[in-house]
Amino acid sequence: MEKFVIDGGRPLSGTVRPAGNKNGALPILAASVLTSEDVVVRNVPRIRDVTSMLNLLEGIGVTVTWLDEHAVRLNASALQGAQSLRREDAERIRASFLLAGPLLARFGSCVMPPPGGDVIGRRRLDPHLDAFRALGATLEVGRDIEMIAPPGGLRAGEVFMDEPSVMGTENALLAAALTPGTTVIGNAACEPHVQDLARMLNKMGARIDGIGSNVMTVHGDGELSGCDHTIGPDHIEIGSFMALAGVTGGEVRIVDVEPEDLRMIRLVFGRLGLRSELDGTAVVVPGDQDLRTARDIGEHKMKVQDGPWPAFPADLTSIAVALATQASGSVLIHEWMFENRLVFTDKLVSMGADITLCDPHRAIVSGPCRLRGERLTSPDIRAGMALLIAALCAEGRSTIGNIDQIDRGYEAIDSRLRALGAEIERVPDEAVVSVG
Ligand SMILES: CC(=O)N[C@H]1[C@@H](OP(=O)(O)OP(=O)(O)OC[C@H]2O[C@@H](n3ccc(=O)[nH]c3=O)[C@H](O)[C@@H]2O)O[C@H](CO)[C@@H](O)[C@@H]1O
Ligand SMILES: C=C(OP(=O)(O)O)C(=O)O
Repeated sequence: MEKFVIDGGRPLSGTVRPAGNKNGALPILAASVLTSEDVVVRNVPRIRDVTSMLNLLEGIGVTVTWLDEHAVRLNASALQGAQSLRREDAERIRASFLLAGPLLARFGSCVMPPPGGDVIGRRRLDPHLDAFRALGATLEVGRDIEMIAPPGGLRAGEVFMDEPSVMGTENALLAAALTPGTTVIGNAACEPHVQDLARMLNKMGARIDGIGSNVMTVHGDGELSGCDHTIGPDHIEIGSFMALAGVTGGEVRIVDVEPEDLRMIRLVFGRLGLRSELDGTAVVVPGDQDLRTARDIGEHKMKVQDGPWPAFPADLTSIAVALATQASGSVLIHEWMFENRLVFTDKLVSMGADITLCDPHRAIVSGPCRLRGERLTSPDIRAGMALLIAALCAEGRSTIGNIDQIDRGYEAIDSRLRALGAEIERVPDEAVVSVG
């Protein structure tokens, strides 16, 4: 086990390039199971969740070859018949369940152990299972979930999600792409990573219309080919770097972004007083910001509320809380998707933040507050990043334990932050070091 030791209070400045999207990489790697040809994936983030997904793929017989630091070739030609995943691998990540769609479509059956992932509240699988049923599968739900396609394979049809589930939509796309005929997915999620997966499936020979909307029509093909695909930049990581720049007061230039993916993030952060400018495919956060939360018309308190795309992403609500602690004024943060995501705010309070947790979904953050260094542990990936942001703007030394959670989704975050001027070291837990 390792921890971060951080000496805060220094402005971060410089240029940083975002990694490939974590939540895009996982379904894109899973899509390799749909074909016996080579699939090359580029801009793969070197994060723990990707390692877990690759272990799962190797566990069922996919050959994985690294071509360079961020490019991997996958070949699933050796896979045969019904597949079961190794339980300990599946329980490591939520995205293990993304293998259900490809395995069911290609082999006609699979046995899926319950997936893992962040413990941020109840996480339903119902939309995934409803989609498989709509394509003709029968399911046996016990400790594991056993799925069987009808004789002759899945049947194209109409899938209507009871909520726009991100991974549910991805599983439906993955299954429908290898199912001959036309499948319409209604009330679909359309996050940038869902769009990226759909574009990759088009390269493999499916024809998906409606990418970026909440109705996608999939013209599936019984045989898909290999492809070469580059994962898009991680807008959640970009938002995290933007907040980091804002609270520490330095100028940070984030290059190779997809400006369209940042519209809502820039709008909401802008209402928290964080100015940013687009310069081609770079987003620049100028130094020395005067962070001030806006008021709604009528002098009402501003609210930040997450939602399915293109609303503000749920995965940035913890980061928005950290940013708001440094803005003058007060804001209501409403994270309505997950019950436990805001529970970590007590750790920010212990650092000196003024946060009232109204209920598990809503927190009122008032600022600006001087934060002080504290001993912290990271309960989940985004809370971990929020604590890191707070520690980097706090006075004095902080330690953050359980950093495996941060490593799940942020590639080499300590060395990239050091390159921006942060005083941060990764040390074995319980070691005492001198930083800076
Ligand atoms: C590997 C991966 O891609 N994980 C992401 C994915 O998880 P995941 O695909 O598991 O999340 P879902 O979109 O299925 O749902 C998230 C939660 O919100 C609830 N919900 C969702 C939509 C809705 O309209 N109503 C509603 O109540 C669901 O019941 C669930 O509890 O999407 C989440 C929501 O963007 C992100 O936080 C996760 O980082
Ligand atoms: C909740 C997240 O991840 P996962 O769905 O993989 O647990 C996240 O990326 O913030």
